[in-house]
Amino acid sequence: MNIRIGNGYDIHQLGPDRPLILGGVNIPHELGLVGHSDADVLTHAIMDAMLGALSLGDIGHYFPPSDPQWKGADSLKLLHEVNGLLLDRGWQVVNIDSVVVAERPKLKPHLSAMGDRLSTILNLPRDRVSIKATTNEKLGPVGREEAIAAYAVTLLQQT
Ligand SMILES: Nc1ccn([C@@H]2O[C@H](COP(=O)(O)O)[C@@H](O)[C@H]2O)c(=O)n1
Ligand SMILES: C[C@@]1(CO)OP(=O)(O)OP(=O)(O)OC[C@H]1O
Repeated sequence: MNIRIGNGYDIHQLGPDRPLILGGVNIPHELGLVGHSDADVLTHAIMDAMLGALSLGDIGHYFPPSDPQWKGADSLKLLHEVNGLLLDRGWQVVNIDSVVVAERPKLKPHLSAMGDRLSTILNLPRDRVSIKATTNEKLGPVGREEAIAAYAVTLLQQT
């Protein structure tokens, strides 16, 4: 078998005095995501999908939130490392599909820049990285603007 599929999910709380970084893009908003790293929930979901495809665990295993080394970490750098783990094992990403669930702000104007950044880090053709946005129809913590969540699916192939 020379293809594998993986899925990832993450959610981070919204809070004051934090940047809102999604897919490596800094998005103007009165609230940002709270976390040990930069809390880039989209990039975290994508990394977990990549690791999951090879049964390699999750990002917390490689970058423990208890380790000060990862405090404020740029999640794009972590993504580069995770991609390296795959490449070292003889696997590469074929494509990624993802969705960010956020009540606000409007993400549509920023989706293209997110895809540009992620595809560049992963050295993928731009059309292999899909990012979508949806609201949670005002339901639950995401709907109350207490959090933003993200889901990702990826396909890997052997190099
Ligand atoms: N934070 C968001 C959420 C959604 N969008 C875009 O709005 C459209 C409608 O979203 P629904 O949740 O009402 O289905 C959808 O096409 C999203 O692209 C957005 O830009 N930012
Ligand atoms: C990214 C890491 C890095 O310590 O921390 P957080 O930003 O807290 O993110 P989370 O998805 O809760 O946990 C994964 C961690 O690896």
